[in-house]
Formats: sequence, C-alpha cells, structure tokens
Amino acid sequence: MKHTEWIAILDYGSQVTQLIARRIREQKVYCEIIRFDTPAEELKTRAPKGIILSGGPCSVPDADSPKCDPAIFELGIPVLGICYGMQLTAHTLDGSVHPGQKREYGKAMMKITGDSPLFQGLEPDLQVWMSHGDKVEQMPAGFEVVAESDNCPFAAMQHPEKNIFGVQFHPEVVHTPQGKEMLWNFAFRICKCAGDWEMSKFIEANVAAIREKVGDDHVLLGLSGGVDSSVVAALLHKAIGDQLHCVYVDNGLMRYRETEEIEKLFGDAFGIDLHVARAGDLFLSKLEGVSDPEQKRKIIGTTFIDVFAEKARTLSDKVKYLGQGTLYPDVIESVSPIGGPSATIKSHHNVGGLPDDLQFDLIEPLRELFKDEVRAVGRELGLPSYVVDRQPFPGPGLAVRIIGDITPERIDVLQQADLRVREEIMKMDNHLDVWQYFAVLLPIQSVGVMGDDRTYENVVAVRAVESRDGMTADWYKLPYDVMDSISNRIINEVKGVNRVCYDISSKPPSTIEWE
Ligand SMILES: Nc1ncnc2c1ncn2[C@@H]1O[C@H](COP(=O)(O)OP(=O)(O)OP(=O)(O)O)[C@@H](O)[C@H]1O
Ligand SMILES: O=c1[nH]c(=O)c2[nH+]cn([C@@H]3O[C@H](COP(=O)(O)O)[C@@H](O)[C@H]3O)c2[nH]1
Ligand SMILES: NC(=O)CC[C@H](N)C(=O)O
Ligand SMILES: [Mg+2]
Repeated sequence: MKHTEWIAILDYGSQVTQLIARRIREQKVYCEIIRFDTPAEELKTRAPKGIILSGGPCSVPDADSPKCDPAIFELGIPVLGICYGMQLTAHTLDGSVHPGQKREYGKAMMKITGDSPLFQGLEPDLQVWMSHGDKVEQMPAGFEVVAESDNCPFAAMQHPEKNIFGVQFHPEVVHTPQGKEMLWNFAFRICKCAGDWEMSKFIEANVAAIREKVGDDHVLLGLSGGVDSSVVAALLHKAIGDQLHCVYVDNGLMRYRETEEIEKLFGDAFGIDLHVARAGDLFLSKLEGVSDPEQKRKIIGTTFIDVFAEKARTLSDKVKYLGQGTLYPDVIESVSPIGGPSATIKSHHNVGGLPDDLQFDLIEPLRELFKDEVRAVGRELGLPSYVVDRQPFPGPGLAVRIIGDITPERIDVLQQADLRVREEIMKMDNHLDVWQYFAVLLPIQSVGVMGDDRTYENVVAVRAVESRDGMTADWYKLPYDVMDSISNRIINEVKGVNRVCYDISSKPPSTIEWE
C-alpha cells in the first residue's frame, strides 16, 4: 500500500521500538520500523517526512555495534535520535560517546534549558524515563544542549538549522508522561506532518489493492471467528465478494459450542460463503500421546494446512490465494537483525508453521497493523462489538491449555471449566478491560472432600490478564467475589475438578498461555 506521508523508524534493537511506532500512529501519522542500516538513497526515494533512530542494547563506541548510513543526516529530512539513537547521532557527526560506568535506569527529573520546537508547550521541569549506561560526552559541531538532568548534562540536544534532535531519555514510554507531546511536536511542528492516516483510508486503499491483486482468482480464508480473521473476512468480502471462500476448521480443540456459534454468526449475518471442516478426529488422532508443547503446535500447524488444501480442492480450481490474519508484530520480529534471530519462544501455527511447498500465494492485508488498529478497522467495516471485542483465542486452541496428554475426556472437563470462567467474568461491567481470560487444565490431581467422601481429582488454573497487544501482560486483579463465584461454580458444577488456582504471573517473564 502507498502512503503519502510517513515517518521511518530505524531499529537498533530496543525492547520498546514498537512503542515509538504506536505513539506516532496514535497521532494519525503512518510509520514503519525498518532496518537500522537502510541506505540514505532508499530513504530519499521513499521520502519519509522524518526519521527516528531507536534505542538499542549495544554500545555505540564498540566497533561492531550497529551503525546508520551517515548520509541520512544530509538528506534534509528531520532526524530524532532516542537514547542509542542520540548517541549514534553524536558519534556519527564527530561528537563523542563515553562508554558507561554508571547505569541510569528509571525515572529522572529533567530541566529544559534551551528553546526547542521539540519541547514547545511543555513545563520546564518534567519527569522522564532513562535506561542507559553510555553518555554523550561531547556534542558534534553545531549542536546545542536543550535539557539536562542530574546525571546527564546532555539530556537533549539539537542542531536547529539541520533539524536534528537527540534525547537521552525515552519519550515513547508512559513513564515519560509528556513524551507523547514531544513526539507530537516532532511529527507536526518539526516534520510538518498533516496526520491523515485513518482507518477509512486504509480500507479504501486496501480494497482497491486486493481487487487488483486477486483479479479473477479465488481466495480461501481460514476463518477462526477471532478478531483478525473476521476483519480479514469482512475486508476481502468487501473487495471480492463471492470470490472469497471462508473455511472454519473445527479441530476438536475449540471452546464449548464454539462451532455452532461461529456457524450462526458468520453463516447468516454477513452473507459470506462459509464452510465448516469437521476435523476433530483427525487432529486428535495426530495428537494422541503427544505432551510436548512445541510438538503439539507443529502438528496442529501442518494439519491446518492439510485441511485447507483438501478443502480448496473441493471448492474451486480457481483458488490461488490463502488469506491470513498476520499482524504487524509478527512481521517486525523478522526485521531486527541485531544479535541474530530472536529465540523461538512458541511456534505460532500461522507464521513459522507454513510448509515450504505451500501451494497457495498469501494474502495478508493486516500485516501493517497492530491489534487495536485491527479492531478499529473492524468497527469501521461495521462489524459488531461481539466480534471486534472478542478476546484472542490461539489457533492451537485448548491443546495448549491442557498440560500433558490430550484426551476427549480432558477436553470436555476443560471446556466446562472454561465456560464458567468466561460466564462469570462477562458479568463484570468492565469485562472489556480484561484482555484475555481462560482456564488451564493441569496434569496433576489433588485430594479433596466432597459430601463426606474423599475425592482425588483434577486441578484447574484460572488465567486472566490485562494487555494492549499481547506482547506484555499483567495478571488481572479480579475482584474476590468474582474469583469466589468462578471457583464455586467450577468445583460444584464440573465433574472431575476439586481444586481451582489463580495464576498471578505477568509476561514477561511468564507468557499468557501455559504452553
Ligand atoms: N479454527 C480455525 N479455523 C480456520 N482458520 C483458523 C482457525 N484458527 C486459526 N485460524 C487461522 O489462523 C490465523 C491466526 O490465528 P489467530 O488466533 O492469531 O487469529 P484470529 O483467530 O483471527 O484472531 P484472534 O487473535 O483474535 O484469535 C487466523 O487469522 C486464521 O486465518
Ligand atoms: O493464533 C495464535 N496462534 C498461536 O499459536 C498462539 N500462541 C499464543 N497465542 C496468543 O498470542 C498471545 C500471546 O501469547 P503468549 O504470551 O502465550 O505467547 C495470546 O493472546 C495467546 O492466546 C497464539 N495465537
Ligand atoms: N536504551 C538505550 O538505547 C541504551 C543505549 C546504550 N546501550 C546505553 O546503554 O547507553
Ligand atoms: Mg484466534
């Protein structure tokens, strides 16, 4: 898709680079995270209105630390360096950076000491968030200092004529309360953006692009009923109408009565061509005796593709494309090459799990968006709240919530427990504040007493988290009365469970799903 106005974010590997993108996009300015060594020539051709250099874990004075093309400072495009980005600016333009002796990590008070468009409209004393060990020791020629903190004489610097700025702190994190205003100042006052990145434009432009790409061919879309694939379905339906075939796979690992709900919701309401592939037996037979989480995920990933391929054969010989709900966080993980490829925590079935000889071309219209932007597109397309605001549900389904072996009996116990968790939390007025909530079936049994008898039965863990995009999460502080009714209902109503625990771990270091 073509964007008339955008800001380039060169990624030096910071954990919070994505937040820079989010903060800029929240101001209705499109931006992209691109490689740290993107050549100035390429930037010149793509003509961003501004360039941001992100933070990063490396030390600029090290010979093998990631560097930018020095010519980016000569393009006449405004540049903002953040932390490592500021140090890199100083280093590249013949200032100097001192490798750290004292780490500065956390909140700091900063004083604005100079006149800068970056800080226009802000109070002179403000709180910022620092996370660095290295320091700019000498600014390059033509630069002036515009802010200082106790620990950091050059907390912010600028070259007013060349429109080059550097900040040692991180304006993109919430712990810099006025960081948003600073990024606004950069995008609007300095880069002169208009701020016209809107979801309606995204839809318009994508509908046209999809029509052109697909032509007379057909598309098969895996529709899970989750937010991402539902939004892709609505978008593709708008673009290509009956050339779209949606396939929902009942893999036997869905939530209680999910298949009936999806049939009802998507079969009638949106007029799309929906096919249900009942493949529960196939999935369960392949998973028999498998308890390793990664093995489960891989088996499920390939079985999904087998089912899609089989279905495509029966649908139309014109099916050339496989539609996917891939989002921006999936894509950028492969952008940052610093420190080599990142560790595989979990194989997501729709990303790493595709076979090399896939017989379809992919169509992924959401690959530029974050989850909350996807929800906004869904609303704009007229999808109702009960679709757009659904909690995410992983493709491998209950398989990654049954720890250990998967059997039909254990699926049944978990479905019943999970239903009660969902019903009780949905009764809360503010249940949309809880990002995701579910039950997990543990592979252990515990002793209980019911009536006057001894029981020796399953343990269920309840997981509820708040999050914005699933990349980090905090355990949700559910009210005690809600916990109480969840526990009472599960123990009284679900046969085979005599103990309920609440998961109080955050991500990181834990993850949201247990496997
Ligand atoms: N049961 C299923 N049947 C068909 N396709 C599926 C199924 N489960 C997952 N998929 C496919 O895998 C993709 C990724 O799954 P994922 O769970 O990330 O997205 P989603 O289900 O669309 O949205 P959400 O993250 O909100 O659950 C989906 O967009 C969909 O194309
Ligand atoms: O479509 C998916 N396929 C998968 O294989 C998968 N694994 C985890 N998830 C969802 O991703 C978010 C982050 O999960 P984790 O903290 O467990 O990695 C949470 O929202 C998880 O539910 C998946 N979604
Ligand atoms: N957060 C950062 O960008 C840190 C930059 C550099 N690694 C330092 O320690 O100073
Ligand atoms: Mg899903």
